[in-house]
Amino acid sequence: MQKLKERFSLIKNVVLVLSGKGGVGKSSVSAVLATTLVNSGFRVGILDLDITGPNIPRIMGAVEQKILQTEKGWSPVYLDFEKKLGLISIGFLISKKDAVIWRGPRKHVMIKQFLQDVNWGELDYLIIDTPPGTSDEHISLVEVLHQAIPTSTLEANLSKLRIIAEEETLEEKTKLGAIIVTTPQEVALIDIKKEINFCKKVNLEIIGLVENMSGFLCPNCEEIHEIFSSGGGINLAKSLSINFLCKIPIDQRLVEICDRDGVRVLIDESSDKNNLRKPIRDSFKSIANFLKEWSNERKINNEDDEDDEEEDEQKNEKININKSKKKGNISEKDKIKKNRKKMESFDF
Ligand SMILES: Nc1ncnc2c1ncn2[C@@H]1O[C@H](COP(=O)(O)OP(=O)(O)OP(=O)(O)O)[C@@H](O)[C@H]1O
Repeated sequence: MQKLKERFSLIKNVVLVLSGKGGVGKSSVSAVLATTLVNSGFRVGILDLDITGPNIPRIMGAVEQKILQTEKGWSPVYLDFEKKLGLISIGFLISKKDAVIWRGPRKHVMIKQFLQDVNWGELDYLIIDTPPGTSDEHISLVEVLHQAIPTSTLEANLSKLRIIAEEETLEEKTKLGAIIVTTPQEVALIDIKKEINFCKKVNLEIIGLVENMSGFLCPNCEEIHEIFSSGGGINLAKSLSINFLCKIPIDQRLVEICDRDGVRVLIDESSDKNNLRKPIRDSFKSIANFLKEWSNERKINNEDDEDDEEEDEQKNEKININKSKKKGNISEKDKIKKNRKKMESFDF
């Protein structure tokens, strides 16, 4: 557990990329978003946890690469000289046939190992590409992440109270949130609502919704043709009070980059294939800008910790923890067990 916490203390933001259904462009969005953040000067890691279909090595153009085992843990595959973009995929380690026959407990162990044993070093963003829907893998992932990153979970509240009780200063926290990728067709379906429900139930902040394959970008000009119904994503986001990050149109060049050239070309200034079209580039910049704002909110909140109002709150919390100590509160281990049972009992 200590090792897990140490790893994540070096990572500023952890972003899960989720989708209600397969094939909506979750991996493509994760990959291009990562390169957009790298081009803005950030250090980024992509963790591909899609056990049943780990596409990231192929999409990035890194299928032949191997993960190295070092004294400090698994070393990510780096796609640039400056090591600003690291990549770990379950696909580097297992064959597709093996992945499909894995049962729940084995997947849980593997997910925990991936979160604990990869030596990312310092990262601005860790982008986690997850399997479609809400499965056992998601529960395992969120559970381990909540242990690694004390945020707003029960355990987090406990550790926060403990820190205050011991009169230590609060450290800057790693931010944890999720981006949900959908398509105009999927918006009306129940899957995406299940995904949103999942996030709420497991205490995972929803950073926002991306509507992918929304309209068709003309190959000859930069006009976007609305070939399907559109606007569903914005309306859904509004009705559920979540942020709408952007629409990404269908674009032939994006398919070529994801399926043929490899997204790594987008961080290679010297490549003549580094030519994402402007409307697509703008969509990804919108997501990246939103992420930057979201990340900064944490810093403001932490600065706020020093405010008088927050001090009052801390005093109240101290009083509460003393009260609960007197009442003979159940142990932290029991709380974690209880929390896990709660997560497993959700009907997603
Ligand atoms: N905006 C887009 N325009 C054109 N093609 C796209 C777009 N987004 C994704 N695609 C294509 O759609 C296909 C599926 O994308 P991707 O593999 O990213 O989906 P996914 O949701 O991760 O799928 P899976 O459920 O298998 O993990 C790929 O061929 C990709 O190139």
